[in-house]
Amino acid sequence: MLEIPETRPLTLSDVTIRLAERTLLAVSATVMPGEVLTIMGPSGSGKSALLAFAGGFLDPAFDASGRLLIGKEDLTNVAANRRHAGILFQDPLLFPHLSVGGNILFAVPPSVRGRETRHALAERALAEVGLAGFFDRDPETLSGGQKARVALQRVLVSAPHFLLLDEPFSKLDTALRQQMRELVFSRARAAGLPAILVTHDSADAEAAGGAVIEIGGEAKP
Ligand SMILES: Nc1ncnc2c1ncn2[C@@H]1O[C@H](COP(=O)(O)OP(=O)(O)OP(=O)(O)O)[C@@H](O)[C@H]1O
Repeated sequence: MLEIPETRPLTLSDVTIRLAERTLLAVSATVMPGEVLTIMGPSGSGKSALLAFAGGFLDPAFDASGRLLIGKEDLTNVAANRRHAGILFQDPLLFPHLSVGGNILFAVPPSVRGRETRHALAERALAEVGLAGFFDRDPETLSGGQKARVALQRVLVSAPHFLLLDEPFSKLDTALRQQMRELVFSRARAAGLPAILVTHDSADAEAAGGAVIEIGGEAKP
């Protein structure tokens, strides 16, 4: 198993996001380690903006207030690259100029020392998701499901403190979608990572098993 050191709750405290004077959303929630908070709502309601706020890369066109905490640590004004957020988008966004293994190695923290140790960690990460032997492959030669698994492992080897999932299953077909949901949520649970999931699909929310916030609506237990 990969070493994931942090297991602290993630808190959105009175987070309000506005665009051109209009309030898009206002959210307060605490996500416990291993839990998934699902955010649903119509297109344009600000779901991706909320994840961008949490990741520290909200476009300056938006006006945000409120706080983001991991445990007691206030991340609100911490730079994106120091938040230890693990982010998955719709697209796996693998680096095309690196091999599959190179994509994983890229994310292994510098604190993991030694070429062989780093290499072994990347090999193990691939094997964990059924991709043993894929290290030297060009990412372009992988299927959509294989790319999605590489993207997940690239996030997990980076030892994130929390996960931000922006419709990560929406480009997969039904069977793969089911598999990836199980994989992502079980890995998040095993690692004790709090996660925020944005989706349009209520089956994703059901599989996530945690609280659901409908933007503009009430939180459901
Ligand atoms: N950089 C930007 N500058 C100005 N407006 C933006 C910018 N990015 C997004 N918007 C607008 O902000 C609103 C919220 O966008 P956001 O992408 O967060 O919505 P969403 O709920 O994630 O939508 P979808 O479900 O379609 O992905 C939308 O009206 C969008 O057009």
